Amino acid sequence: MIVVEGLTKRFGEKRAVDRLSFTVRPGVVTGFLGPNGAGKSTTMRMIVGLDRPDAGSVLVDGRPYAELSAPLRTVGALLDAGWARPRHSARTHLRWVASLNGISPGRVDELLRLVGLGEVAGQRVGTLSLGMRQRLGMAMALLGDPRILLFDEPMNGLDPEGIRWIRQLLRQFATEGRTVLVSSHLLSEMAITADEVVVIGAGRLIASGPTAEFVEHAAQAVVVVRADDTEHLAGELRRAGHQVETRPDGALAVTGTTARRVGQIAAGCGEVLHELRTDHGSLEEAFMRTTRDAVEYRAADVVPAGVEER
Ligand SMILES: Nc1ncnc2c1ncn2[C@@H]1O[C@H](COP(=O)(O)OP(=O)(O)OP(=O)(O)O)[C@@H](O)[C@H]1O
Repeated sequence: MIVVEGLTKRFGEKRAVDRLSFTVRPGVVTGFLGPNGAGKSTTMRMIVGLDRPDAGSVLVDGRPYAELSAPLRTVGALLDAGWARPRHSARTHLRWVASLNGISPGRVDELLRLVGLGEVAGQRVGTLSLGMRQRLGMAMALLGDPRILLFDEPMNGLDPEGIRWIRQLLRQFATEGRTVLVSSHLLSEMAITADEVVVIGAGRLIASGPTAEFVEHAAQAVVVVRADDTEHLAGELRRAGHQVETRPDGALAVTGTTARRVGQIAAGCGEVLHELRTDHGSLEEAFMRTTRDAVEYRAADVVPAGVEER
């Protein structure tokens, strides 16, 4: 269990993390989500004692990180892939960290196989691809067989097979009863991996709880409908006071109502329906709606080449 309470971190004038409180439970995968610069990495660094909070506290399994008697055996973290000493081989690097922490060399070989680096274990870390370094970082985090795992963007640089592998690994850790906190910008991936989410923006908590509840509350449900004469049905729906959009594929998207009501209106005007379903919205949509006001770095709207902005 990780308990974050009133956590605050300033860099100069800037509050990177601002009175943040949340709990990460064991036995589930918790997605840590937020736009660029929201404070996710800073929070994770404070959880493992790499940054000092200006206020507030973090407890891992009931204690501050600094008071853990065997930190590597309690918390494993993959925070960024640039830490390893580039001239050492993956195996030498892991053995070095293992020996400092009283962990057997046998565990290193076991982990190299688990993360799929058995073949390249003798290669210098500096020559490994980003994806391979992520796998090495994963092995580092797992060295002490910890009950609490933190992964900052673990899917970075991984190919589709690697992403699937991470997803299965995270699930396995949660099933084993470990506490798993994982940050990622891959929201479609998080939608299928994270049982719970902690969403932050501009250093502050926006939402926390089961992913499905977050999506249900924050994303807008849309009724999607197709009919023989879509234009006719659209007119009738608008006349009944509903907001209707025509999607590029010709279906109508109706907001602020239920499929039942849309079906009634269609029946009332004699329209034959080909499709009628409720689209409950996605994690991406829920994320966009809730973090809209907390986006620090926003890209300009894309203007197609040759079109001048007025
Ligand atoms: N060492 C530092 N010195 C000054 N400012 C920092 C430092 N580390 C982070 N920040 C600032 O704190 C804010 C939070 O950064 P952080 O890296 O924690 O965000 P993040 O949510 O992990 O972002 P991303 O998704 O882009 O990785 C940002 O505005 C960042 O510029």
